[in-house]
Amino acid sequence: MLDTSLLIETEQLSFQFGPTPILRAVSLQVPTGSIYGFLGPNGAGKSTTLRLLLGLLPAPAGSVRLFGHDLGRHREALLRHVGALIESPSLYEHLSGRDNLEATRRLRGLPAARTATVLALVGLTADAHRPVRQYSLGMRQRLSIALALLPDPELLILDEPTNGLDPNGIIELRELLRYLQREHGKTILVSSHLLSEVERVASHVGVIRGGELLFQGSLADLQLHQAGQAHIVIETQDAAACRQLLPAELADAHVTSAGTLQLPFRSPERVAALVQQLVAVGQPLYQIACRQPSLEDTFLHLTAARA
Ligand SMILES: Nc1ncnc2c1ncn2[C@@H]1O[C@H](COP(=O)(O)OP(=O)(O)OP(=O)(O)O)[C@@H](O)[C@H]1O
Repeated sequence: MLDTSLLIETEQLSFQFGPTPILRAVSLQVPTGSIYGFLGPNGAGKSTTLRLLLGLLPAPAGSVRLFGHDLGRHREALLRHVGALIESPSLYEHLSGRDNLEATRRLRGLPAARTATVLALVGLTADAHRPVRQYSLGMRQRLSIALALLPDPELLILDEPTNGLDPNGIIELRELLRYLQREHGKTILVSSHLLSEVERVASHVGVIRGGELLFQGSLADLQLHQAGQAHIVIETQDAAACRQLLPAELADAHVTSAGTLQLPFRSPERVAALVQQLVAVGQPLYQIACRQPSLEDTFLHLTAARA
């Protein structure tokens, strides 16, 4: 069934380079209007997936739908609505930022006004006259995004756009993506190997490792997944003795050191009951804490799970 709320939808996308499987049945779902963070360690298959979405690799097994239509059948028409930054585009170093854009704009027969529009969008108007060789890496990235924005695409696909940027450049890029989504209604698929780079800007995330999609959902879903991993840590005198005295209550507890027990957090009521029971059997409680893994921990846990 056609789901128009999804701007990108792949079904069981598989791909191999020669005999080596690179992607295994990846079913990506990128909602219209989202910023989708596509996360995974180096070699996970992110670039390969993005290339397949752009028809840059031979037809894979499985299907790719963009804007609800099959990419294989309507490639040219669909890609007119997509702007992509897959590898750093070759910029003409001796030309100004504006002239770099003009060269591409003319080649593609786009309206003259687009150049000034995209320069303003990426915040390069004031530097438009300077030769690109004087640009910082962050400015080059923004110019590259301006090139991708020239045809006013509804979908932007950016492969690791923060690579090599300094913290300031990363913040600028994040703000640009947010602005493009909020004010211009773009859907943005952005890949990264660092959760921290996308978690503040993404509404949705997909986590890939070894060519398999391990998690996909809204950032809120990931946070929920994270909440499910909270645990409590109890510092006492003799952890093993506690387990023996309360075998049912501490059935899912691990003795992590002579005086430490760790168990999954279920509810505040359970914590309160446990405290009472430990005291009732005469065990001293030195400390009790609830530990919530960070989103980064959750991401690392996910991506390390099948190492
Ligand atoms: N042209 C190719 N021929 C053979 N294997 C390839 C080719 N391109 C990529 N691969 C392999 O495919 C796997 C996935 O690579 P891909 O570039 O998609 O990963 P990635 O998640 O984008 O990682 P990175 O962040 O390092 O680019 C890797 O094991 C890589 O070695």
